[in-house]
Amino acid sequence: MASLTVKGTRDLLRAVSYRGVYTNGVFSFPQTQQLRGNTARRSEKRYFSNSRTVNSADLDITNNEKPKVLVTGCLGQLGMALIKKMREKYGVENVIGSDIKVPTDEVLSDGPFVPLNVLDKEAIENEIVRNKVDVVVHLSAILSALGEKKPDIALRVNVSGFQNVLELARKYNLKLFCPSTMGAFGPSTPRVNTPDLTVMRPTTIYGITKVHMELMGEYYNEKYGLDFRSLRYPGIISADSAPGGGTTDYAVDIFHSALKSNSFVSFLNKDTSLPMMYLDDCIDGTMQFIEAPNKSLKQRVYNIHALTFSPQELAEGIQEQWSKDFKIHYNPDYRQAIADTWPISLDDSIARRDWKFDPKINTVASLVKIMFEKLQAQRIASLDEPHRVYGSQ
Ligand SMILES: NC(=O)C1=CN([C@@H]2O[C@H](COP(=O)(O)OP(=O)(O)OC[C@H]3O[C@@H](n4cnc5c(N)ncnc54)[C@H](O)[C@@H]3O)[C@@H](O)[C@H]2O)C=CC1
Ligand SMILES: CC(=O)[C@H](N)C(=O)O
Repeated sequence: MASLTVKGTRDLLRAVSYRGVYTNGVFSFPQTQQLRGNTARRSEKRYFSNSRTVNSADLDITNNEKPKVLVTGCLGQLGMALIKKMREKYGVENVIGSDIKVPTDEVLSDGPFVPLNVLDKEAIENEIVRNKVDVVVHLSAILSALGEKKPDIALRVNVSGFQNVLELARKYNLKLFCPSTMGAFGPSTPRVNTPDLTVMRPTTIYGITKVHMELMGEYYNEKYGLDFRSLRYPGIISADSAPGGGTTDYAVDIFHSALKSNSFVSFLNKDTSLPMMYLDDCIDGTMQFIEAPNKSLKQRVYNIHALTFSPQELAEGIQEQWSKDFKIHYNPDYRQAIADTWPISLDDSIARRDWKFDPKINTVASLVKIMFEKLQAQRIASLDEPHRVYGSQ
């Protein structure tokens, strides 16, 4: 391996073309520099001859020392928290973050990062082979609101990007986790206490791509024995990372707005009740699920749920704990039509039974309390900070 000390974004971009791994200020890359075409195929052989035999179905993460994990879309709302938690548990060097976005210097100094566009299958394959990856956590996606604005990109990233990862997980017999969403349900689904198995006819491009993802994962599990796992998340509320283009984003934005101006304009109507979850519960549940022994799982896709509230109920919680003068106004936009097709609550009793899912933040009061504690401690930067990308998609 050769190495290059990376001092700033220019160096990083130069290093990107070498497809190396960045860690602790040094970008390491193979002498051959470009593992494309035939070289990738040779690497595939090396993967099997030099490394331990990996069989995703037998990979017991709980007892297995340290799995090698590749996380796509790691710079998003969930990825930032998930790689932190995984690195604490599996070791910094064993969790490789990747994204199409350019990371901050702080992210780069936290652990290995490789720039990856999930539409570039060869590049993903090279990283899997070179890093001897055991588990892929595929978070790259275009969420519901952005998806309705850019359906062509949502289709490419959520369908073609997922297909690339799925096919590589099959080829190298990896464990694959990819989140689904309550947005995989649609207007003809029973909306209260929506069960795991029910009508799934979503009317957003995001929902359609997620149903595709779930069914393809189940198909690969059935046909090839791939250890595919997925959770249908509700809206995720976080203090330390910003959401990226979803319909539930209001429930994060409202806290920042309360701190800044003691008021908020909601893009959803006051009585639009949706399932939600605090980020830490989502991350803990996800780790628990990824680590659960195969024999405990009765299905590959599970609902998870923590609490339901409407914008009005959340605003009342903020008035009670933050400021009785907090003002909320309602100015619903195109996202209202998306929210109107989604469930009000999810039945996650099977997740609780099979792998003991047990979220801790279950009330608006406890959510509001923890959000303000965190936000005040962290003085989180603006939600609107623009991100640069490495290429087009
Ligand atoms: N945050 C939430 O409330 C929920 C999230 N989910 C799912 O969880 C997963 C992660 O979601 P978030 O972190 O919230 O999303 P996000 O939008 O915050 O992050 C997605 C990441 O994917 C990256 N990305 C986009 N196009 C890419 C490409 N071509 N190649 C590589 N990376 C690309 C983005 O740069 C971004 O960092 C997604 O699959 C999403 O559908 C599901 C339900 C709720
Ligand atoms: C529920 C989700 O999948 C996401 N937060 C979105 O609003 O798109």
